[in-house]
Amino acid sequence: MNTEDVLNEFRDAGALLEGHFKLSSGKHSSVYCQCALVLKDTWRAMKLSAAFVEKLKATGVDVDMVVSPAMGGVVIGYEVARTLGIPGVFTERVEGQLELRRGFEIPRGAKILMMEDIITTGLSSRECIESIEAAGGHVVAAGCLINRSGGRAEVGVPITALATIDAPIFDPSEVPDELKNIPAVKPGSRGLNK
Ligand SMILES: O=P(O)(O)OC[C@H]1O[C@H](OP(=O)(O)OP(=O)(O)O)[C@H](O)[C@@H]1O
Ligand SMILES: O=C(O)c1cc(=O)[nH]c(=O)[nH]1
Ligand SMILES: [Mg+2]
Repeated sequence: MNTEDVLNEFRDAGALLEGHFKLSSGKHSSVYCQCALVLKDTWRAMKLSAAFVEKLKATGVDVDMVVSPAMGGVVIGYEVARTLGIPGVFTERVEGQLELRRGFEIPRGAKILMMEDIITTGLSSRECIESIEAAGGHVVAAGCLINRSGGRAEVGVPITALATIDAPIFDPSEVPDELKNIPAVKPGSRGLNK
């Protein structure tokens, strides 16, 4: 699948949103990729994961386990792990910090794929990688469905993205007037319980 094929799956699922969004990083954007709406269509989840795994395998990387940050990473992480035939677990926020819970364990030195739905600034990916390393895993690769940083986000390991796009983001103080006129919505869950 090329980038346009991936974006068409998002469009067909009504998941490529336009408006005024406050992102997880605190940045603002006029575009939001709502992965949950794509992945609710189980056939799309299978198709996108299969294409991702093909791309990941082409990099030659070998992984023992997939770890994803909740919420956005859970479904895609599970589906990618299922496609690879390896365990898939997730980290979740406890007082703001990503942690392994529910009895999930990472065997010491296991080679881990950190799997996200979206990478914008890479902040959540870096936090998840830190939590995996703290739990004894060795993160050898990062993956996502859409890297919307234009490929500029850095997470400390190579990133395999099914699609890479360059979707503009703005600091809160630099939001353009046409966006300011639209009330901002925050679809993601970071900070919801604070
Ligand atoms: O690269 P970044 O700048 O970190 O942005 C991308 C992150 O933002 C979203 O998660 P969010 O924190 O909104 O919560 P969610 O996964 O619960 O939707 C998305 O699922 C990624 O985890
Ligand atoms: O940066 C984010 O928070 C973000 C952007 C996006 O397009 N989709 C998403 O789920 N999160
Ligand atoms: Mg997330």
